[in-house]
Amino acid sequence: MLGRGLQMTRVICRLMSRKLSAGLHRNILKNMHPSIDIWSVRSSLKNIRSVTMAPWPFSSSGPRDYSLPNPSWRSEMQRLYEHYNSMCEVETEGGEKLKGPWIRLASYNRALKYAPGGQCLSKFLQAKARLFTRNIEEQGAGFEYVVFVNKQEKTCVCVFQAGHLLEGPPGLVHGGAIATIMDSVTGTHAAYLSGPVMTANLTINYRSPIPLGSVVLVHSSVGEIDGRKTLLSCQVTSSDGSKLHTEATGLFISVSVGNLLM
Ligand SMILES: CCCCCCCC/C=C\CCCCCCCC(=O)SCCNC(=O)CCNC(=O)[C@H](O)C(C)(C)COP(=O)(O)OP(=O)(O)OC[C@H]1O[C@@H](n2cnc3c(N)ncnc32)[C@H](O)[C@@H]1OP(=O)(O)O
Repeated sequence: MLGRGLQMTRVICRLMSRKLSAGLHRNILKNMHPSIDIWSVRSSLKNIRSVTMAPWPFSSSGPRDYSLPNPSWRSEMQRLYEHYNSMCEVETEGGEKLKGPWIRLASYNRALKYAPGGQCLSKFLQAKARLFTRNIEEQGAGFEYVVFVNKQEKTCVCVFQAGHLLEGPPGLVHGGAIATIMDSVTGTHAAYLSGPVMTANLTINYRSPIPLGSVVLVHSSVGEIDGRKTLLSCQVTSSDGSKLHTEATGLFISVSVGNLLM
């Protein structure tokens, strides 16, 4: 039994490092023997240092996309969403529709499963797990946000509405919730730029409190990309950009797919 498990492990590792399509990964998992030793799969995957993946390959179909508008969104959230969304597609004078400078990213939970290799990962990570910012089922109660990236300018912006469950000081957003959204936005931006990453360092300065229920912008931009290190800076501002709430720098280290399973 164990021998067959190890043999399967080797097959999976070989196929993943050859960057086979997601469809094939699905077939491998479907045919996997029930007695396969998950831990040996994990430790073998950890040793794959050379899996290369397109940084952010999205599918247009799949489970619920949590970054789309819902009735809990305030008019300011909806307005900013439409502002950036309108720049995801531009129309030429001849009426032809072309890709614009911005790209709206579907929510993580949806994206991971549809990334190359994600079919494999989803078996381990996604059965019950979900990015925790997307775990509050009641719309508007927690983190309502949508992330856009600008490929040319290597910037990223998130429109964020903080719900009542994120309260810290009375009527204000908890500092940990602010750290969470900054980590998620910069982490997403780093992953978009550099592939799978882990946060190594996040240094935050809280400059002015964020009123609970308000809509703010989270901006992320590239400081430096040096080998495995992606350094980003991040600011949370009021929706009109006039007030700085929080600023941070984040260091993200590129990791192999195996590290994500640890
Ligand atoms: C098939 C799948 C496709 C996936 C597609 C993805 C889609 C979705 C993507 C994204 C959405 C994400 C949205 C959420 C984001 C949230 C992210 C988090 O919250 S992550 C959890 C919190 N972070 C941890 O738990 C890390 C714990 N730490 C570690 O695991 C390690 O320390 C790690 C990986 C960070 C580095 O370990 P090492 O062994 O790999 O590398 P070493 O050799 O230590 O460091 C490499 C270089 O980085 C520097 N470095 C490392 N840590 C540093 C630090 N804290 N400060 C400064 N420099 C540091 C080192 O000095 C070294 O630099 P020199 O190459 O020598 O120049």
